[in-house]
Amino acid sequence: MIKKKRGLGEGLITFPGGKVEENETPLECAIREAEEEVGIKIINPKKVGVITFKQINGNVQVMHVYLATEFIGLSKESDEAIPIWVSRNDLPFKNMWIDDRIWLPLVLEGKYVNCVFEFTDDWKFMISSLCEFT
Ligand SMILES: COc1nc(N)nc2c1ncn2[C@H]1C[C@H](O)[C@@H](COP(=O)(O)OP(=O)(O)OP(=O)(O)O)O1
Repeated sequence: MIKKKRGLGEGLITFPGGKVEENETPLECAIREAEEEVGIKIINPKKVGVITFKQINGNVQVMHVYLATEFIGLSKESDEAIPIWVSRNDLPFKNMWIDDRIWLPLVLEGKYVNCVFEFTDDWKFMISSLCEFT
């Protein structure tokens, strides 16, 4: 995981990630962001879900979630993130995005998740959640 140093979610413990660039697939983006933010090359990331975030103002963002269990390199701090190792049995949910406590345990159980979370415009409160998984 990472402690995010700037931007949306600054100070939260979250995962390497970011916006898909032009002519880039979500998979390529996941690989690039892990390298940029913590300096590791993830191997064979597997898609484990799609999460839609909606805000009251109508803004909609889709997050593609990938899980990698192997990587090359040593994780290191960047301008954007401090890498941290956590135990999957003791996840720091209090310092994570609130939606993580709904979908992350499912992903760690091996499920594919498809969720929709609605937030206030300032991202401070989650108003509704709907999660399907297989
Ligand atoms: C709103 O709730 C969120 N929940 C969760 N679990 N994760 C979120 C939420 N909002 C954003 N994220 C994730 C998605 C990405 O992995 C990161 C980064 O998001 P974002 O693209 O907004 O942040 P930037 O650091 O500005 O991205 P760039 O690297 O493209 O600049 O957080």
